[in-house]
Amino acid sequence: MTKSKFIIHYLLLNKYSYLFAILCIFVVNYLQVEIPRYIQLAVDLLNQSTIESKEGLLENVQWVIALSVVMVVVRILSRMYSLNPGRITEATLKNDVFHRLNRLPSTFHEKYASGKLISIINNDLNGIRLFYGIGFLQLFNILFALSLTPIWMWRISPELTLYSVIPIVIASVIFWLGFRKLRALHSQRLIRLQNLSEQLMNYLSGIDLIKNQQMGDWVTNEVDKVNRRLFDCTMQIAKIQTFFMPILDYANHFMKVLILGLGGYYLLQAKLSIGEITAFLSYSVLLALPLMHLGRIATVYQMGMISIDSVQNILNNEVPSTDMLRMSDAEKSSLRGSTLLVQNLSYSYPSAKNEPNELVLKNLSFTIEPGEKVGVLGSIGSGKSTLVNCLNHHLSLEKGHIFWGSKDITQMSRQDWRSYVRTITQDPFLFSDTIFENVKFGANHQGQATDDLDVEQVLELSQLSEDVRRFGAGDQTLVGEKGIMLSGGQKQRLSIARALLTPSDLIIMDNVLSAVDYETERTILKAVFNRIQGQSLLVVSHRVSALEYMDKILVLEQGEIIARGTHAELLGSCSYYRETWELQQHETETAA
Ligand SMILES: Nc1ncnc2c1ncn2[C@@H]1O[C@H](COP(=O)(O)OP(=O)(O)OP(=O)(O)O)[C@@H](O)[C@H]1O
Repeated sequence: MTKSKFIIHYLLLNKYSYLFAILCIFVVNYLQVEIPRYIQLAVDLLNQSTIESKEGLLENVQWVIALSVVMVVVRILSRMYSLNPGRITEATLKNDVFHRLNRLPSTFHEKYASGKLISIINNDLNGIRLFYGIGFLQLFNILFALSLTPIWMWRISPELTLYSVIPIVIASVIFWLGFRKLRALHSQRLIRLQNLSEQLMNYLSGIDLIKNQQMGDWVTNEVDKVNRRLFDCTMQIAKIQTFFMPILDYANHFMKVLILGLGGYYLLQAKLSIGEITAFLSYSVLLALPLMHLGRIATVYQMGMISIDSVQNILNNEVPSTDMLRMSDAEKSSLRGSTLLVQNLSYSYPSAKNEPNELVLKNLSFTIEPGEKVGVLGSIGSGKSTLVNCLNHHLSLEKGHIFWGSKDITQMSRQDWRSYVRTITQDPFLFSDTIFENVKFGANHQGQATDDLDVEQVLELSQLSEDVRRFGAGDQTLVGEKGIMLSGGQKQRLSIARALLTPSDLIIMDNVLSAVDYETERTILKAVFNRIQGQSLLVVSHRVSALEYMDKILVLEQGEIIARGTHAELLGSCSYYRETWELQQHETETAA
Protein backbone atom coordinates (compact mmCIF):
# COMPACT_ATOMS: atom_id res chain seq x y z
CA MET A 1 0.00 0.00 0.00
CA THR A 2 1.42 3.41 -0.89
CA LYS A 3 1.70 6.10 1.77
CA SER A 4 -1.19 8.15 0.36
CA LYS A 5 -3.41 5.07 0.15
CA PHE A 6 -2.48 4.23 3.74
CA ILE A 7 -3.42 7.73 4.94
CA ILE A 8 -6.72 7.67 3.05
CA HIS A 9 -7.54 4.12 4.16
CA TYR A 10 -7.31 5.02 7.85
CA LEU A 11 -9.02 8.41 7.32
CA LEU A 12 -11.98 6.63 5.75
CA LEU A 13 -12.32 4.43 8.83
CA ASN A 14 -13.78 7.45 10.64
CA LYS A 15 -15.16 9.37 7.67
CA TYR A 16 -18.45 10.39 9.30
CA SER A 17 -16.73 11.66 12.43
CA TYR A 18 -14.28 13.63 10.30
CA LEU A 19 -17.05 15.11 8.12
CA PHE A 20 -18.97 16.25 11.18
CA ALA A 21 -15.75 17.59 12.72
CA ILE A 22 -14.98 19.62 9.54
CA LEU A 23 -18.47 21.14 9.69
CA CYS A 24 -17.98 22.05 13.37
CA ILE A 25 -14.50 23.50 12.75
CA PHE A 26 -15.92 25.65 9.94
CA VAL A 27 -18.76 26.91 12.17
CA VAL A 28 -16.27 27.74 14.98
CA ASN A 29 -14.04 29.67 12.58
CA TYR A 30 -17.00 31.46 11.02
CA LEU A 31 -18.28 32.52 14.44
CA GLN A 32 -14.77 33.61 15.40
CA VAL A 33 -14.69 36.13 12.55
CA GLU A 34 -18.30 37.19 13.03
CA ILE A 35 -18.00 38.06 16.73
CA PRO A 36 -15.44 40.92 16.21
CA ARG A 37 -17.89 42.46 13.73
CA TYR A 38 -20.46 42.86 16.53
CA ILE A 39 -17.73 44.12 18.87
CA GLN A 40 -16.79 46.70 16.23
CA LEU A 41 -20.42 47.88 15.98
CA ALA A 42 -20.73 48.01 19.78
CA VAL A 43 -17.49 50.01 20.22
CA ASP A 44 -18.54 52.52 17.55
CA LEU A 45 -21.91 52.95 19.31
CA LEU A 46 -20.14 53.72 22.61
CA ASN A 47 -19.34 57.24 21.36
CA GLN A 48 -22.98 58.02 20.71
CA SER A 49 -25.36 58.78 23.54
CA THR A 50 -28.76 58.42 21.87
CA ILE A 51 -31.40 55.93 23.04
CA GLU A 52 -31.14 54.05 19.72
CA SER A 53 -27.40 53.72 20.16
CA LYS A 54 -27.86 52.29 23.68
CA GLU A 55 -30.40 49.78 22.37
CA GLY A 56 -28.07 48.96 19.47
CA LEU A 57 -25.19 48.55 21.90
CA LEU A 58 -27.23 46.15 24.07
CA GLU A 59 -28.31 44.18 21.01
CA ASN A 60 -24.72 43.82 19.78
CA VAL A 61 -23.50 42.73 23.23
CA GLN A 62 -26.27 40.10 23.33
CA TRP A 63 -25.16 38.86 19.92
CA VAL A 64 -21.57 38.60 21.11
CA ILE A 65 -22.64 36.59 24.18
CA ALA A 66 -24.99 34.30 22.20
CA LEU A 67 -22.47 33.61 19.44
CA SER A 68 -19.72 32.97 22.00
CA VAL A 69 -21.86 30.37 23.80
CA VAL A 70 -22.67 28.62 20.49
CA MET A 71 -18.98 28.74 19.57
CA VAL A 72 -17.92 27.07 22.82
CA VAL A 73 -20.43 24.23 22.36
CA VAL A 74 -19.46 23.66 18.72
CA ARG A 75 -15.76 23.83 19.61
CA ILE A 76 -16.22 21.03 22.17
CA LEU A 77 -18.00 18.96 19.51
CA SER A 78 -15.27 19.67 16.97
CA ARG A 79 -12.60 18.48 19.41
CA MET A 80 -14.53 15.33 20.30
CA TYR A 81 -15.17 14.36 16.70
CA SER A 82 -11.66 15.08 15.47
CA LEU A 83 -9.58 13.79 18.39
CA ASN A 84 -11.43 10.50 18.97
CA PRO A 85 -10.69 9.18 15.45
CA GLY A 86 -6.97 9.53 16.29
CA ARG A 87 -7.44 7.20 19.26
CA ILE A 88 -9.56 4.80 17.21
CA THR A 89 -6.94 4.74 14.43
CA GLU A 90 -4.16 4.06 16.94
CA ALA A 91 -6.09 1.14 18.47
CA THR A 92 -6.98 -0.26 15.03
CA LEU A 93 -3.39 0.01 13.84
CA LYS A 94 -2.10 -1.73 16.98
CA ASN A 95 -4.34 -4.68 16.13
CA ASP A 96 -3.41 -4.58 12.44
CA VAL A 97 0.32 -4.48 13.19
CA PHE A 98 0.13 -7.28 15.75
CA HIS A 99 -2.04 -9.37 13.44
CA ARG A 100 0.49 -8.93 10.62
CA LEU A 101 3.45 -9.68 12.92
CA ASN A 102 1.76 -12.93 13.85
CA ARG A 103 1.52 -14.01 10.25
CA LEU A 104 4.83 -12.85 8.83
CA PRO A 105 7.42 -15.56 8.18
CA SER A 106 10.42 -16.06 10.46
CA THR A 107 12.71 -14.25 7.97
CA PHE A 108 10.98 -10.98 8.91
CA HIS A 109 11.67 -11.44 12.64
CA GLU A 110 15.32 -12.18 11.90
CA LYS A 111 15.58 -8.63 10.51
CA TYR A 112 13.51 -6.85 13.18
CA ALA A 113 14.48 -7.18 16.84
CA SER A 114 11.62 -7.30 19.35
CA GLY A 115 12.77 -4.09 21.07
CA LYS A 116 12.50 -2.23 17.77
CA LEU A 117 9.00 -3.56 17.17
CA ILE A 118 7.91 -2.57 20.68
CA SER A 119 9.22 0.94 20.08
CA ILE A 120 7.26 1.17 16.80
CA ILE A 121 4.08 -0.07 18.48
CA ASN A 122 4.46 2.41 21.34
CA ASN A 123 6.20 5.52 20.00
CA ASP A 124 5.43 5.51 16.30
CA LEU A 125 1.77 4.63 16.77
CA ASN A 126 1.55 7.46 19.28
CA GLY A 127 2.76 9.77 16.49
CA ILE A 128 0.07 8.39 14.19
CA ARG A 129 -2.61 9.03 16.84
CA LEU A 130 -1.60 12.70 16.99
CA PHE A 131 -1.50 12.89 13.18
CA TYR A 132 -5.05 11.55 12.81
CA GLY A 133 -6.34 13.50 15.84
CA ILE A 134 -4.89 16.87 16.76
CA GLY A 135 -3.16 17.09 13.35
CA PHE A 136 -6.48 16.83 11.53
CA LEU A 137 -8.19 19.33 13.87
CA GLN A 138 -5.48 21.94 13.58
CA LEU A 139 -5.06 21.50 9.83
CA PHE A 140 -8.67 22.50 9.23
CA ASN A 141 -8.50 25.16 11.92
CA ILE A 142 -5.56 26.72 10.11
CA LEU A 143 -7.15 26.33 6.68
CA PHE A 144 -10.41 27.99 7.70
CA ALA A 145 -8.76 30.65 9.87
CA LEU A 146 -6.30 31.63 7.14
CA SER A 147 -8.96 31.76 4.45
CA LEU A 148 -11.80 33.47 6.38
CA THR A 149 -9.93 35.97 8.54
CA PRO A 150 -8.15 37.92 5.74
CA ILE A 151 -11.52 38.32 3.93
CA TRP A 152 -13.10 39.94 7.00
CA MET A 153 -9.95 42.07 7.47
CA TRP A 154 -10.03 43.08 3.79
CA ARG A 155 -13.63 44.24 4.18
CA ILE A 156 -12.48 46.76 6.81
CA SER A 157 -9.27 47.97 5.13
CA PRO A 158 -7.52 46.31 2.15
CA GLU A 159 -4.46 48.52 2.65
CA LEU A 160 -4.00 47.66 6.33
CA THR A 161 -4.57 43.96 5.54
CA LEU A 162 -1.72 43.96 3.01
CA TYR A 163 0.69 45.67 5.43
CA SER A 164 -0.27 43.28 8.25
CA VAL A 165 0.41 40.22 6.15
CA ILE A 166 4.01 41.26 5.25
CA PRO A 167 5.63 40.17 8.58
CA ILE A 168 3.70 36.91 8.43
CA VAL A 169 4.96 36.09 4.93
CA ILE A 170 8.58 36.78 5.94
CA ALA A 171 8.19 34.71 9.12
CA SER A 172 6.62 31.84 7.16
CA VAL A 173 9.66 31.59 4.87
CA ILE A 174 12.03 31.42 7.87
CA PHE A 175 9.71 28.92 9.53
CA TRP A 176 9.76 26.71 6.44
CA LEU A 177 13.56 26.47 6.56
CA GLY A 178 13.45 25.32 10.19
CA PHE A 179 10.64 22.91 9.38
CA ARG A 180 12.75 21.12 6.75
CA LYS A 181 15.64 20.70 9.16
CA LEU A 182 13.27 19.33 11.81
CA ARG A 183 11.97 16.56 9.59
CA ALA A 184 15.36 14.87 9.35
CA LEU A 185 15.85 15.25 13.10
CA HIS A 186 12.47 13.73 13.95
CA SER A 187 13.25 10.76 11.75
CA GLN A 188 16.63 10.31 13.46
CA ARG A 189 15.02 10.58 16.88
CA LEU A 190 12.53 7.80 16.20
CA ILE A 191 15.31 5.53 14.90
CA ARG A 192 17.39 6.27 18.01
CA LEU A 193 14.37 5.53 20.21
CA GLN A 194 14.02 2.18 18.43
CA ASN A 195 17.73 1.45 18.95
CA LEU A 196 17.48 2.26 22.65
CA SER A 197 14.39 0.08 23.02
CA GLU A 198 16.16 -2.79 21.22
CA GLN A 199 19.22 -2.46 23.43
CA LEU A 200 17.20 -2.26 26.65
CA MET A 201 15.19 -5.30 25.63
CA ASN A 202 18.41 -7.25 24.99
CA TYR A 203 19.98 -6.33 28.30
CA LEU A 204 16.80 -6.85 30.31
CA SER A 205 16.38 -10.33 28.79
CA GLY A 206 19.87 -11.19 29.99
CA ILE A 207 19.68 -9.34 33.31
CA ASP A 208 20.55 -12.51 35.31
CA LEU A 209 23.70 -13.10 33.29
CA ILE A 210 24.66 -9.42 33.58
CA LYS A 211 24.31 -9.55 37.37
CA ASN A 212 26.09 -12.89 37.66
CA GLN A 213 29.01 -11.71 35.56
CA GLN A 214 29.16 -8.31 37.28
CA MET A 215 28.71 -6.61 33.90
CA GLY A 216 26.43 -3.90 35.29
CA ASP A 217 28.89 -1.02 34.80
CA TRP A 218 29.73 -1.98 31.24
CA VAL A 219 26.04 -2.38 30.32
CA THR A 220 25.15 0.94 31.95
CA ASN A 221 27.90 2.57 29.91
CA GLU A 222 26.62 1.03 26.67
CA VAL A 223 23.04 2.14 27.41
CA ASP A 224 24.33 5.59 28.28
CA LYS A 225 26.01 5.90 24.84
CA VAL A 226 22.78 5.11 22.98
CA ASN A 227 20.74 7.21 25.38
CA ARG A 228 23.11 10.15 24.88
CA ARG A 229 22.71 9.97 21.11
CA LEU A 230 18.94 10.11 21.62
CA PHE A 231 19.33 13.00 24.06
CA ASP A 232 21.53 15.00 21.63
CA CYS A 233 18.97 14.60 18.89
CA THR A 234 16.11 15.58 21.21
CA MET A 235 18.08 18.68 22.29
CA GLN A 236 18.67 19.74 18.69
CA ILE A 237 14.93 19.47 18.06
CA ALA A 238 14.22 21.46 21.22
CA LYS A 239 16.68 24.20 20.12
CA ILE A 240 15.01 24.62 16.75
CA GLN A 241 11.58 24.55 18.31
CA THR A 242 12.61 27.14 20.87
CA PHE A 243 14.37 29.59 18.53
CA PHE A 244 12.92 28.96 15.06
CA MET A 245 9.31 28.09 15.63
CA PRO A 246 8.29 31.13 17.72
CA ILE A 247 9.26 33.29 14.73
CA LEU A 248 5.57 33.35 13.84
CA ASP A 249 4.83 34.46 17.37
CA TYR A 250 7.26 37.39 16.97
CA ALA A 251 5.64 38.19 13.63
CA ASN A 252 2.27 38.39 15.37
CA HIS A 253 3.55 40.98 17.86
CA PHE A 254 5.11 42.94 15.03
CA MET A 255 1.80 42.79 13.19
CA LYS A 256 -0.03 44.25 16.21
CA VAL A 257 2.43 47.15 16.39
CA LEU A 258 1.87 47.76 12.69
CA ILE A 259 -1.91 47.71 13.10
CA LEU A 260 -1.78 50.12 16.03
CA GLY A 261 0.66 52.45 14.25
CA LEU A 262 -0.94 52.44 10.81
CA GLY A 263 -4.45 52.10 12.26
CA GLY A 264 -3.84 55.17 14.45
CA TYR A 265 -2.66 57.08 11.37
CA TYR A 266 -5.81 56.06 9.41
CA LEU A 267 -7.92 57.00 12.45
CA LEU A 268 -6.46 60.49 12.42
CA GLN A 269 -7.22 60.70 8.71
CA ALA A 270 -10.77 59.47 9.52
CA LYS A 271 -10.30 56.48 7.20
CA LEU A 272 -11.03 54.03 10.05
CA SER A 273 -13.15 54.14 13.23
CA ILE A 274 -12.02 52.96 16.70
CA GLY A 275 -14.44 50.06 16.39
CA GLU A 276 -12.80 48.99 13.12
CA ILE A 277 -9.32 49.14 14.63
CA THR A 278 -10.57 47.09 17.62
CA ALA A 279 -12.04 44.51 15.23
CA PHE A 280 -8.81 44.53 13.20
CA LEU A 281 -6.81 43.78 16.32
CA SER A 282 -9.13 40.87 17.13
CA TYR A 283 -8.64 39.53 13.61
CA SER A 284 -4.90 39.81 13.96
CA VAL A 285 -5.13 37.48 16.99
CA LEU A 286 -7.33 35.10 15.02
CA LEU A 287 -4.76 35.08 12.24
CA ALA A 288 -1.83 34.68 14.57
CA LEU A 289 -3.22 31.91 16.78
CA PRO A 290 -3.27 29.19 14.12
CA LEU A 291 0.10 30.44 12.85
CA MET A 292 1.54 30.08 16.33
CA HIS A 293 0.17 26.52 16.39
CA LEU A 294 1.84 25.87 13.06
CA GLY A 295 5.08 24.87 14.82
CA ARG A 296 3.29 22.22 16.83
CA ILE A 297 1.29 21.04 13.84
CA ALA A 298 4.44 20.83 11.76
CA THR A 299 5.93 18.54 14.42
CA VAL A 300 2.78 16.41 14.52
CA TYR A 301 2.76 16.20 10.72
CA GLN A 302 6.44 15.24 10.51
CA MET A 303 6.22 12.68 13.30
CA GLY A 304 3.08 11.28 11.68
CA MET A 305 4.75 10.89 8.28
CA ILE A 306 7.85 9.25 9.73
CA SER A 307 5.73 6.98 11.93
CA ILE A 308 3.61 5.95 8.96
CA ASP A 309 6.85 4.91 7.18
CA SER A 310 7.86 2.74 10.15
CA VAL A 311 4.45 1.10 10.43
CA GLN A 312 4.32 0.56 6.69
CA ASN A 313 7.68 -1.23 6.89
CA ILE A 314 5.78 -3.85 8.86
CA LEU A 315 2.39 -3.76 7.14
CA ASN A 316 3.82 -3.76 3.62
CA ASN A 317 5.55 -7.09 4.22
CA GLU A 318 3.53 -9.67 2.38
CA VAL A 319 2.09 -12.60 4.24
CA PRO A 320 2.86 -15.66 2.04
CA SER A 321 -0.19 -16.17 -0.16
CA THR A 322 -0.62 -19.79 0.96
CA ASP A 323 -1.01 -18.54 4.54
CA MET A 324 -4.18 -16.77 3.46
CA LEU A 325 -5.74 -20.09 2.36
CA ARG A 326 -8.09 -22.05 4.59
CA MET A 327 -8.91 -25.70 4.01
CA SER A 328 -12.54 -26.79 4.18
CA ASP A 329 -13.54 -28.98 7.12
CA ALA A 330 -14.13 -31.86 4.70
CA GLU A 331 -10.62 -31.59 3.22
CA LYS A 332 -9.14 -31.21 6.70
CA SER A 333 -10.73 -34.37 7.99
CA SER A 334 -9.87 -36.31 4.81
CA LEU A 335 -6.20 -35.66 5.59
CA ARG A 336 -6.37 -36.77 9.22
CA GLY A 337 -3.90 -39.54 10.05
CA SER A 338 -1.96 -39.24 6.78
CA THR A 339 1.59 -40.26 5.99
CA LEU A 340 4.32 -37.63 6.05
CA LEU A 341 6.47 -37.94 2.95
CA VAL A 342 9.79 -36.11 2.66
CA GLN A 343 11.23 -36.22 -0.82
CA ASN A 344 14.66 -34.89 -1.89
CA LEU A 345 14.56 -32.12 0.71
CA SER A 346 17.51 -29.72 0.65
CA TYR A 347 17.76 -26.45 2.53
CA SER A 348 20.17 -23.54 2.84
CA TYR A 349 19.56 -20.45 4.96
CA PRO A 350 19.18 -17.25 2.95
CA SER A 351 22.31 -15.13 3.27
CA ALA A 352 22.38 -11.41 3.94
CA LYS A 353 23.79 -10.76 0.46
CA ASN A 354 21.25 -13.06 -1.18
CA GLU A 355 24.04 -15.34 -2.35
CA PRO A 356 23.44 -19.08 -2.16
CA ASN A 357 24.57 -20.38 1.23
CA GLU A 358 25.98 -23.80 2.04
CA LEU A 359 23.36 -26.55 2.13
CA VAL A 360 22.38 -27.39 5.70
CA LEU A 361 20.11 -30.26 4.58
CA LYS A 362 21.07 -32.37 1.58
CA ASN A 363 18.59 -34.38 -0.43
CA LEU A 364 16.71 -36.00 2.47
CA SER A 365 13.98 -38.55 1.75
CA PHE A 366 11.95 -40.55 4.29
CA THR A 367 8.39 -41.21 5.42
CA ILE A 368 6.57 -41.25 8.71
CA GLU A 369 3.61 -43.60 8.51
CA PRO A 370 0.49 -43.02 10.66
CA GLY A 371 1.27 -44.09 14.21
CA GLU A 372 4.97 -44.64 13.43
CA LYS A 373 7.62 -43.49 15.89
CA VAL A 374 10.69 -42.18 14.15
CA GLY A 375 13.92 -40.98 15.72
CA VAL A 376 16.57 -38.65 14.30
CA LEU A 377 20.06 -38.91 15.74
CA GLY A 378 22.69 -36.38 14.82
CA SER A 379 25.67 -34.63 16.31
CA ILE A 380 25.65 -30.93 17.22
CA GLY A 381 25.11 -28.75 14.14
CA SER A 382 24.16 -31.68 11.88
CA GLY A 383 20.91 -29.96 10.85
CA LYS A 384 18.37 -31.54 13.21
CA SER A 385 16.58 -28.31 14.19
CA THR A 386 16.64 -27.12 10.60
CA LEU A 387 14.90 -30.35 9.58
CA VAL A 388 12.31 -29.83 12.32
CA ASN A 389 11.71 -26.24 11.20
CA CYS A 390 11.24 -27.46 7.62
CA LEU A 391 8.82 -30.17 8.68
CA ASN A 392 6.64 -27.79 10.70
CA HIS A 393 6.94 -25.21 7.88
CA HIS A 394 8.48 -22.61 10.15
CA LEU A 395 11.05 -22.04 7.42
CA SER A 396 9.93 -21.06 3.92
CA LEU A 397 10.34 -23.94 1.52
CA GLU A 398 10.07 -24.68 -2.17
CA LYS A 399 7.13 -26.83 -3.07
CA GLY A 400 7.34 -30.51 -3.97
CA HIS A 401 9.46 -31.78 -1.07
CA ILE A 402 7.20 -32.38 1.92
CA PHE A 403 3.75 -33.96 1.60
CA TRP A 404 1.06 -34.74 4.11
CA GLY A 405 -0.85 -37.52 2.39
CA SER A 406 -1.45 -36.15 -1.09
CA LYS A 407 -1.11 -32.51 0.00
CA ASP A 408 2.07 -30.50 -0.37
CA ILE A 409 2.51 -28.73 2.99
CA THR A 410 3.70 -25.55 1.25
CA GLN A 411 0.27 -25.38 -0.40
CA MET A 412 -1.59 -25.14 2.88
CA SER A 413 -1.48 -22.31 5.38
CA ARG A 414 0.77 -22.67 8.38
CA GLN A 415 -2.34 -22.39 10.54
CA ASP A 416 -3.93 -25.41 8.85
CA TRP A 417 -0.67 -27.35 9.03
CA ARG A 418 -0.42 -26.66 12.78
CA SER A 419 -3.71 -28.51 13.29
CA TYR A 420 -1.92 -31.73 12.26
CA VAL A 421 1.52 -31.15 13.72
CA ARG A 422 2.58 -30.12 17.20
CA THR A 423 6.24 -29.21 17.74
CA ILE A 424 8.00 -29.13 21.08
CA THR A 425 11.11 -27.04 20.55
CA GLN A 426 14.38 -27.32 22.42
CA ASP A 427 13.99 -23.79 23.83
CA PRO A 428 10.49 -23.95 25.30
CA PHE A 429 8.88 -20.55 25.65
CA LEU A 430 6.82 -19.98 28.75
CA PHE A 431 4.60 -16.99 29.35
CA SER A 432 4.61 -14.98 32.52
CA ASP A 433 1.54 -16.78 33.89
CA THR A 434 0.60 -19.81 35.99
CA ILE A 435 1.69 -23.37 35.21
CA PHE A 436 -1.94 -24.21 34.47
CA GLU A 437 -2.35 -21.40 31.92
CA ASN A 438 0.99 -22.23 30.31
CA VAL A 439 -0.08 -25.83 29.78
CA LYS A 440 -3.42 -24.70 28.38
CA PHE A 441 -1.86 -22.04 26.15
CA GLY A 442 -3.30 -22.17 22.64
CA ALA A 443 -5.63 -25.11 23.38
CA ASN A 444 -8.79 -23.02 23.38
CA HIS A 445 -7.69 -21.22 20.23
CA GLN A 446 -7.54 -24.59 18.48
CA GLY A 447 -11.15 -25.12 19.41
CA GLN A 448 -10.34 -27.82 21.93
CA ALA A 449 -12.32 -27.85 25.15
CA THR A 450 -9.95 -28.76 27.95
CA ASP A 451 -10.69 -29.14 31.62
CA ASP A 452 -8.63 -29.20 34.78
CA LEU A 453 -8.53 -32.99 34.69
CA ASP A 454 -6.80 -32.99 31.29
CA VAL A 455 -4.16 -30.58 32.57
CA GLU A 456 -3.57 -32.78 35.61
CA GLN A 457 -3.26 -35.82 33.38
CA VAL A 458 -0.68 -34.33 31.02
CA LEU A 459 1.35 -32.98 33.94
CA GLU A 460 1.44 -36.54 35.27
CA LEU A 461 2.45 -37.96 31.88
CA SER A 462 5.26 -35.49 31.47
CA GLN A 463 6.54 -36.33 34.98
CA LEU A 464 5.86 -32.83 36.27
CA SER A 465 3.08 -33.55 38.81
CA GLU A 466 5.48 -34.30 41.61
CA ASP A 467 7.30 -30.97 41.09
CA VAL A 468 4.00 -29.07 40.81
CA ARG A 469 2.74 -30.55 44.08
CA ARG A 470 5.87 -29.29 45.80
CA PHE A 471 5.19 -25.71 44.67
CA GLY A 472 3.06 -23.86 47.26
CA ALA A 473 0.30 -22.90 44.84
CA GLY A 474 0.33 -26.14 42.80
CA ASP A 475 -0.52 -25.59 39.15
CA GLN A 476 -1.54 -22.02 39.99
CA THR A 477 2.12 -21.20 40.68
CA LEU A 478 3.37 -18.26 38.63
CA VAL A 479 6.37 -19.24 36.53
CA GLY A 480 7.78 -15.69 36.19
CA GLU A 481 9.01 -14.09 32.99
CA LYS A 482 9.97 -16.74 30.41
CA GLY A 483 9.53 -19.34 33.18
CA ILE A 484 12.44 -18.04 35.24
CA MET A 485 11.09 -19.89 38.33
CA LEU A 486 11.49 -23.28 36.67
CA SER A 487 14.57 -25.37 35.98
CA GLY A 488 15.52 -26.24 32.39
CA GLY A 489 14.14 -29.77 32.81
CA GLN A 490 10.88 -28.51 34.32
CA LYS A 491 10.42 -26.09 31.42
CA GLN A 492 10.98 -28.92 28.93
CA ARG A 493 8.47 -31.16 30.70
CA LEU A 494 5.93 -28.34 30.85
CA SER A 495 6.20 -27.83 27.11
CA ILE A 496 5.70 -31.58 26.59
CA ALA A 497 2.56 -31.40 28.76
CA ARG A 498 1.34 -28.50 26.62
CA ALA A 499 1.81 -30.49 23.41
CA LEU A 500 0.10 -33.56 24.81
CA LEU A 501 -2.98 -31.66 25.98
CA THR A 502 -4.67 -31.43 22.60
CA PRO A 503 -4.66 -34.21 20.03
CA SER A 504 -2.61 -33.89 16.86
CA ASP A 505 -1.54 -36.32 14.14
CA LEU A 506 2.20 -35.86 14.45
CA ILE A 507 4.21 -34.72 17.44
CA ILE A 508 7.76 -33.50 16.85
CA MET A 509 10.05 -33.37 19.86
CA ASP A 510 13.23 -31.46 19.11
CA ASN A 511 15.86 -32.38 21.67
CA VAL A 512 13.41 -31.70 24.48
CA LEU A 513 14.73 -34.23 26.93
CA SER A 514 18.31 -33.02 27.05
CA ALA A 515 17.86 -31.45 30.50
CA VAL A 516 16.42 -34.52 32.25
CA ASP A 517 18.26 -37.62 33.45
CA TYR A 518 18.16 -40.89 31.50
CA GLU A 519 15.61 -42.49 33.84
CA THR A 520 13.14 -39.57 33.59
CA GLU A 521 13.68 -39.46 29.85
CA ARG A 522 12.69 -43.13 29.56
CA THR A 523 9.62 -42.71 31.80
CA ILE A 524 8.44 -39.64 29.87
CA LEU A 525 8.86 -41.35 26.52
CA LYS A 526 6.97 -44.42 27.72
CA ALA A 527 4.13 -42.16 28.93
CA VAL A 528 4.13 -40.25 25.65
CA PHE A 529 3.99 -43.54 23.69
CA ASN A 530 0.95 -44.62 25.73
CA ARG A 531 -0.80 -41.28 25.37
CA ILE A 532 -0.36 -40.83 21.65
CA GLN A 533 -1.23 -44.28 20.42
CA GLY A 534 -2.23 -44.01 16.78
CA GLN A 535 -0.44 -40.66 16.39
CA SER A 536 2.95 -40.34 14.75
CA LEU A 537 5.99 -39.19 16.67
CA LEU A 538 9.31 -37.77 15.56
CA VAL A 539 11.92 -37.55 18.31
CA VAL A 540 15.09 -35.63 17.53
CA SER A 541 17.99 -36.12 19.87
CA HIS A 542 21.70 -36.55 20.16
CA ARG A 543 21.08 -39.15 22.88
CA VAL A 544 20.70 -42.71 21.58
CA SER A 545 18.87 -43.72 24.76
CA ALA A 546 15.97 -41.46 23.74
CA LEU A 547 15.64 -43.27 20.40
CA GLU A 548 16.15 -46.88 21.40
CA TYR A 549 12.46 -47.80 21.23
CA MET A 550 11.63 -46.04 17.99
CA ASP A 551 10.26 -47.97 15.02
CA LYS A 552 12.87 -46.37 12.80
CA ILE A 553 15.89 -44.13 13.36
CA LEU A 554 17.52 -41.79 10.84
CA VAL A 555 21.17 -40.90 11.42
CA LEU A 556 21.95 -37.37 10.28
CA GLU A 557 25.49 -36.16 9.66
CA GLN A 558 26.28 -32.77 8.08
CA GLY A 559 22.77 -32.53 6.67
CA GLU A 560 22.75 -36.03 5.12
CA ILE A 561 21.04 -39.23 6.19
CA ILE A 562 23.99 -41.58 6.49
CA ALA A 563 22.06 -44.56 7.88
CA ARG A 564 18.54 -45.67 8.78
CA GLY A 565 16.99 -48.62 10.58
CA THR A 566 15.94 -49.87 14.02
CA HIS A 567 18.19 -49.56 17.06
CA ALA A 568 19.34 -53.17 16.69
CA GLU A 569 19.97 -52.80 12.96
CA LEU A 570 21.96 -49.60 13.36
CA LEU A 571 24.12 -51.07 16.12
CA GLY A 572 25.22 -53.57 13.50
CA SER A 573 25.36 -51.40 10.41
CA CYS A 574 26.35 -47.85 11.46
CA SER A 575 29.68 -47.32 13.19
CA TYR A 576 28.79 -43.71 14.17
CA TYR A 577 25.57 -44.93 15.83
CA ARG A 578 27.32 -47.79 17.61
CA GLU A 579 30.17 -45.60 18.88
CA THR A 580 27.74 -42.94 20.11
CA TRP A 581 25.69 -45.59 21.89
CA GLU A 582 28.78 -47.14 23.54
CA LEU A 583 30.11 -43.74 24.58
CA GLN A 584 26.77 -42.72 26.11
CA GLN A 585 26.39 -46.11 27.84
CA HIS A 586 29.82 -45.57 29.38
CA GLU A 587 28.85 -42.03 30.52
CA THR A 588 25.66 -43.39 32.14
CA GLU A 589 27.54 -46.07 34.00
CA THR A 590 30.16 -43.57 35.16
CA ALA A 591 27.45 -41.18 36.33
CA ALA A 592 25.70 -44.05 38.21
N1 LIG B 1 18.88 -18.99 11.24
C1 LIG B 1 20.03 -19.48 10.75
N2 LIG B 1 20.70 -18.79 9.81
C2 LIG B 1 21.83 -19.27 9.29
N3 LIG B 1 22.38 -20.46 9.63
C3 LIG B 1 21.75 -21.19 10.56
C4 LIG B 1 20.54 -20.75 11.17
N4 LIG B 1 20.14 -21.69 12.04
C5 LIG B 1 21.06 -22.68 11.99
N5 LIG B 1 22.02 -22.39 11.11
C6 LIG B 1 23.17 -23.22 10.74
O1 LIG B 1 22.70 -24.47 10.24
C7 LIG B 1 23.50 -25.54 10.70
C8 LIG B 1 22.61 -26.59 11.37
O2 LIG B 1 22.04 -26.01 12.51
P1 LIG B 1 20.89 -26.75 13.34
O3 LIG B 1 20.48 -25.86 14.42
O4 LIG B 1 19.88 -27.25 12.41
O5 LIG B 1 21.72 -27.99 13.93
P2 LIG B 1 21.34 -29.00 15.08
O6 LIG B 1 21.70 -30.34 14.60
O7 LIG B 1 19.93 -28.81 15.51
O8 LIG B 1 22.30 -28.52 16.23
P3 LIG B 1 22.10 -28.65 17.83
O9 LIG B 1 22.19 -30.09 18.18
O10 LIG B 1 23.24 -27.86 18.36
O11 LIG B 1 20.78 -28.04 18.16
C9 LIG B 1 24.53 -24.93 11.65
O12 LIG B 1 25.75 -24.81 10.95
C10 LIG B 1 23.98 -23.57 11.99
O13 LIG B 1 25.01 -22.64 12.16
